[in-house]
Amino acid sequence: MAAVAAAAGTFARRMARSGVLFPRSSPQVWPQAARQPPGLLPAQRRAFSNNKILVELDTSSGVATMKFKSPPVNSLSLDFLTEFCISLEKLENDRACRGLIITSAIPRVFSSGLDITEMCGKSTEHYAEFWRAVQEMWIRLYGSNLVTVAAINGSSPAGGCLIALSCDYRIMVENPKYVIGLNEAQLGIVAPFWFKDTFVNAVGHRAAERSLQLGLLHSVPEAHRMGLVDEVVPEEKLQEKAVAVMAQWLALPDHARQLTKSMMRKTFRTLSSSHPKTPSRSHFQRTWRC
Ligand SMILES: CC/C=C\C/C=C\C/C=C\CCC/C=C/C(=O)SCCNC(=O)CCNC(=O)[C@H](O)C(C)(C)COP(=O)(O)OP(=O)(O)OC[C@H]1O[C@@H](n2cnc3c(N)ncnc32)[C@H](O)[C@@H]1OP(=O)(O)O
Repeated sequence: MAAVAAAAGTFARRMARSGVLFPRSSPQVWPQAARQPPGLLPAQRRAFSNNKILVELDTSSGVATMKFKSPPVNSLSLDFLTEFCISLEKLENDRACRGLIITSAIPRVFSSGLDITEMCGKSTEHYAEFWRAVQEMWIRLYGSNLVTVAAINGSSPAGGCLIALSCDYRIMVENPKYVIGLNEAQLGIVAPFWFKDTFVNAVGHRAAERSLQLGLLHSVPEAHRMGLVDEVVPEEKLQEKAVAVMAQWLALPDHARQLTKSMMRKTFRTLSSSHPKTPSRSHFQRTWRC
């Protein structure tokens, strides 16, 4: 009981620190417009924003768009991760929302991965809190009941790639400067097993093994060839394509799709039930030499 209260206190402190703002007049449950036949209602949009993430929900289609807006590179800081989880939970609890498109409002970068400054020179408690937030982000997104589409409009190394991999479908902008992959080995660190499993689930064992051991960041055509991204489009077509893919996935009955997703994503249950050990301060110090 004490542990639950402590966890609730930690979450509340993180929320307060994150500066998350909810619209004052926002009802607990948004209208069920998503279940109306298309065309009967005019498009309705609702938005909520906080410091690092902007969310817009089109209640007529049931599709929300989450835009990362944390300059310079959308790194996954503790505040960012907290805002992400709160935003996702808010959408999941909203009966008007059935699908989520994740993209970036920062030019040329989808997300640069975990915020390296969170992993250096901090207290043991901070490392534990940060690592819990990383796991929570993945558990919530990988296990989400929503249809999730990553619209990847920039480079996406390491933790950024994990966010994309955790979605149901990945569309990336064709640009010779953009790269994506789990490059941890190049940084002298090891991608946690649930990063690895999520990667294997997308590209298969052999491609994942080679890519992980070499810590490769793949060009967009290479990522497409190996199945790391499902589709490649010009920048100006990204949103249109994401909406079209979403419509295809949302055409199915939710319960059948959700149960199928849950059946396919078994790793999710492994981590969420195994209470992994929080890395120690010395582990972080050894890893990052700080
Ligand atoms: C049970 C658990 C058990 C054990 C776990 C134990 C320990 C945990 C240990 C490890 C964790 C493993 C998993 C790790 C995952 C990660 O995500 S690690 C982060 C990896 N990220 C990267 O390697 C990306 C590095 N960045 C880039 O490649 C480029 O910045 C970019 C391609 C994203 C963008 O390029 P540019 O547009 O050219 O921008 P700049 O490079 O000039 O950068 C601008 C600015 O941003 C700062 N920055 C970049 N990335 C990060 C980051 N990840 N975190 C924080 N800050 C970042 C960069 O330093 C620049 O800052 P300034 O110099 O302008 O101050």
